[in-house]
Amino acid sequence: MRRYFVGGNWKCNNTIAQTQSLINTVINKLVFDINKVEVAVAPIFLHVPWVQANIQKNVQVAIQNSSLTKMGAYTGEISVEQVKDLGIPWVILGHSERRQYYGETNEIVGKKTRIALDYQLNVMACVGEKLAERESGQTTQVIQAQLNSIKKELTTEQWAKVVVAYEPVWAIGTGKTASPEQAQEVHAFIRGWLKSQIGTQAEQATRIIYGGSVTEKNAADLIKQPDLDGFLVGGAALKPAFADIVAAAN
Ligand SMILES: O=C(COP(=O)(O)O)NO
Repeated sequence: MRRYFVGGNWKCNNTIAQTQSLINTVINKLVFDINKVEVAVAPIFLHVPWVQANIQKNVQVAIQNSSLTKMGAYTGEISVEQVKDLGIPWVILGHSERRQYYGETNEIVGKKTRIALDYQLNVMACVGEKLAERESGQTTQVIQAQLNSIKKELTTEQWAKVVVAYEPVWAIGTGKTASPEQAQEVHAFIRGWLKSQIGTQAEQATRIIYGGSVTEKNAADLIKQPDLDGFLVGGAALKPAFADIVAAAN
């Protein structure tokens, strides 16, 4: 039985006071069984040390993306050694906003995923199609290409530290959540891809989580889907509603 996984992607939100309030009034009040569900939240880089020092120990800290370069003359970047040095266990990679606004290609996402795993980080690897790709029937081809770019870089064993996040771009921040059936269809495709491309162990053990306008109102129906193992939550992760979403997976 796969343990559920609920991630909170705080994106580029919050002043330090808002982060402190969110941690103190929502995150540190979460009660869940760590044997049933794993929870990680991803503040902006600047807030990570404060969050690490003040968050309840049942909730893990993730970073959002970053270039994960080596240390050195890379002005403005953050290196994977520095992430490791702070003991941060998770990184979100391949998010559609990085692909859309910062030109992150499938190949870049694949290479970043390998770098993160080579340094024993755990990776939430995001995949998902745009509305036009869905409407033209290209959803599975798009997802397959995104997954293949990661496969190219990883050993079979490294998949044990990967959570796949299916985030249809048309559902992110729009309020247009995929229906449970739509989500299950793509999750089942990803599960089948894991079986045929990586192997039975990855098929059975890899968590495939859904992201895209998850709220306290739709989480319970989504989590009932057999190949849906949790969520990667954006807007609702910044609100008390996050507690209800975690509860749906607990
Ligand atoms: O981008 C998202 C989802 O964002 P929303 O929940 O706001 O749609 N997760 O990484």
